[in-house]
Amino acid sequence: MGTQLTKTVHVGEQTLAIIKDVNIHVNAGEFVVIMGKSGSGKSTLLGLLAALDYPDSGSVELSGQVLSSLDEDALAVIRQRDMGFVFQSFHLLPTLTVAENIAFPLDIARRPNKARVDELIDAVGLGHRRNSLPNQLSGGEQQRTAVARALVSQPKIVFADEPTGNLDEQNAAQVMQLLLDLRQQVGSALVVVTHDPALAAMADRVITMHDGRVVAS
Ligand SMILES: Nc1ncnc2c1ncn2[C@@H]1O[C@H](COP(=O)(O)OP(=O)(O)OP(=O)(O)O)[C@@H](O)[C@H]1O
Repeated sequence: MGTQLTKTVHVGEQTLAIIKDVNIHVNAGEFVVIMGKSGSGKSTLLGLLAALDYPDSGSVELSGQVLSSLDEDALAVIRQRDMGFVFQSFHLLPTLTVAENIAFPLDIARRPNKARVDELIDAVGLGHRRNSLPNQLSGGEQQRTAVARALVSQPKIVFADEPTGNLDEQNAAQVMQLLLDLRQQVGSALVVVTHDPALAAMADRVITMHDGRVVAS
């Protein structure tokens, strides 16, 4: 999905290459983990693949469509329709309830589907919390809400950046299992940046980054 990707940043007068000629292909339904030391470029690469950021050169494709040549409006539609996101710090909308947060991607796409939202609330075990606001939830409950939201529109691919990084071991295991189970039901591919070896052990493939390059796949 990413071909010959490079990304540079400017720090003072210096130009630093932080992604260097990375090629990465993710098959439909595949679960790929990206590992590597802090600062090796994992989050930057995820941002490029998820079209949250533009590469300096190279291209990103999703199902044959070249994303890196699209403008921001067109990308917003693709992110909404074909992608799901889970972040380390949950990123729920603070004024919306659990049910409203999960429904949000369908609502902005004008595709309300109450039955689908209810199904997911039950699947992540938050039936009793459906009308709670994010600040009334534990970290694990917030991340389970984020997992349901990421899968609600049955995306082609889900991107997760350290999804268990703010959770204790038990909550981390529960959130990850839900993410894996739900994406298997939907058939989405899953790309996860993590430092967690337990998670890497469950992946179809592990990509290791070092200093902006893929060093092992
Ligand atoms: N906007 C920016 N300006 C300057 N440097 C940046 C910028 N974004 C990223 N970097 C640098 O690029 C490198 C890669 O960053 P990135 O966040 O992708 O690494 P990472 O592997 O995800 O690290 P971590 O595991 O700590 O989250 C780091 O050295 C970082 O400091």
